[in-house]
Amino acid sequence: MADTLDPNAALQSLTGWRVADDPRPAIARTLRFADFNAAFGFMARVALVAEKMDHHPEWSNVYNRVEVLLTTHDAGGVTGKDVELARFIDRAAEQMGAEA
Ligand SMILES: C[C@H](O)[C@H](O)[C@H]1CNC2=NC(N)=NC(=O)C2=N1
Repeated sequence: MADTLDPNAALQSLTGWRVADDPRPAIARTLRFADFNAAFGFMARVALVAEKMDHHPEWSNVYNRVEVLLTTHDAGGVTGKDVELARFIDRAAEQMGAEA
């Protein structure tokens, strides 16, 4: 099983992420897009990569806003897989024109 990271330590290598307001160790990011189409396009891109990684975000969408929470269920905390997925999410968000 993967080693867990202190969520605050994981944040050191990421921008725009915060420690999630959640009882579990987790990191979170709020993303805003131009409209629903851009938000859903972003989610579709991330979904394909998440499925390939076998590592899935917990997320919700309201119109142009996407709330993302990352944690590794199997490890009970934040792991390198969350950081890896967060990095992909950041790239995809930028490409889909998310606000910073
Ligand atoms: C059986 C399957 O590989 C596991 O349940 C995977 C699926 N996706 C997952 N996603 C996340 N975020 N954490 C996990 O531990 C996890 N485990």
